[in-house]
Amino acid sequence: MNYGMIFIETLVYVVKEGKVLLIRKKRGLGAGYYNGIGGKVEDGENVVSAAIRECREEVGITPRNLEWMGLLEFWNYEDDRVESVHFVHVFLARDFDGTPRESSEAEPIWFGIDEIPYNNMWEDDIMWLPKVLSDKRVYGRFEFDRWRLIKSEVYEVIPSK
Ligand SMILES: Nc1[nH]c(=O)nc2c1ncn2[C@H]1C[C@H](O)[C@@H](COP(=O)(O)OP(=O)(O)OP(=O)(O)O)O1
Repeated sequence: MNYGMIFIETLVYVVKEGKVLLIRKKRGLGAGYYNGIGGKVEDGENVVSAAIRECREEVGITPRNLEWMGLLEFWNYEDDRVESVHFVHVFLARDFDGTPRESSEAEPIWFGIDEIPYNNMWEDDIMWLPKVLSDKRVYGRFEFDRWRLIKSEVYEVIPSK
């Protein structure tokens, strides 16, 4: 396994007035799915600045006070070989500046917390996103075979005193 297969990524869920802002991704991995806002951390960036940059690029908003809500690992296999590994830092934002707008990458849509379209999202989301949206921190590890979910583990992270 070499460095080229390992990606550090971000996902931001903006929650306001009982609704969550999702994007319908227009291109790349997961195109057509609804997801949080995010992408890859670039060289010279830290995870929080990458999360903020992705919100600006994808939907034109700047989140305030990102709360770190957990870490997800996505291991994708092809014929028993690791194709890529994604370490994804998940954040909640309860406020933001700007007005969500569509971009070439994403269409922003607000959903009621009880109306999240899990059937049109990554298969793992239903296993951890409800916990995050009820303010629990999570660690999850998921294995995929050609991006079809084959194994999952999800834990709630209890803060140490
Ligand atoms: N199984 C999964 N469940 C989930 O909820 N989000 C996933 C996921 N697998 C990947 N993602 C998210 C994490 C991250 O925010 C995003 C990465 O997508 P991309 O590789 O398209 O990143 P970028 O938008 O940075 O693409 P580039 O513009 O090519 O850099 O997809």
